Amino acid sequence: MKKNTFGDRFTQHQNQSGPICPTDAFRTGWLETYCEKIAELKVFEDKVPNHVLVNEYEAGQGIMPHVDGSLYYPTVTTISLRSHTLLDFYKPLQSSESGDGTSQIHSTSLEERYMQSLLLEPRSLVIVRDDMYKVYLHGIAECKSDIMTDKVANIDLCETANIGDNLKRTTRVSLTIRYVPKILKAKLMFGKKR
Ligand SMILES: O=C(O)CCC(=O)C(=O)O
Ligand SMILES: [Fe+2]
Repeated sequence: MKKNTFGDRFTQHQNQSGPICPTDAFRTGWLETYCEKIAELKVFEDKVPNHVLVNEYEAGQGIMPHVDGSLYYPTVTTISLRSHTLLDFYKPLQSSESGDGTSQIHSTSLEERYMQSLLLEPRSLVIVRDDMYKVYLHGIAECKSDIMTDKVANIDLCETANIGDNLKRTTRVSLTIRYVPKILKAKLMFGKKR
């Protein structure tokens, strides 16, 4: 999977292995337009997003379940382009206090921690916020097709799929668009790993 980050009004490039999103999209203001459209939804209160992560996935590629970390405003918006994908959500590992005051992490398999998925259709925008963003893990399985089940929480809202369909993945480009408070942006620019 290729990653590219655009911050500071999209001029700062990180983790680059060559731009995977035509820089013209940035020069011509295409991306800025979409950031402004997202800002109009007031998902970042009165803020306009200032940070874009571009990921490109070949069919069969995914991303391990993870949380994005506290560097970002607790809302993330993602535009999916070209292919659909399934974004899977998982419960975090549970821990409990033992008698001696130490905490114990209960190991459970990812399969047991799986909750539900969202179908991200091509040209769609998804907004993930609050606990779904801060508490639960998200990931994309490494597979080339996805069978639609009742675990796909938004299936009734999707125009391109019904339960029982087997959707073949092709190359997908995702634009993860967020607002990063200024004070935290400096940390990102110095290459702090997320
Ligand atoms: O590509 C996506 O939709 C998710 C990407 C993601 O979770 C990340 O880069 O942290
Ligand atoms: Fe993520």
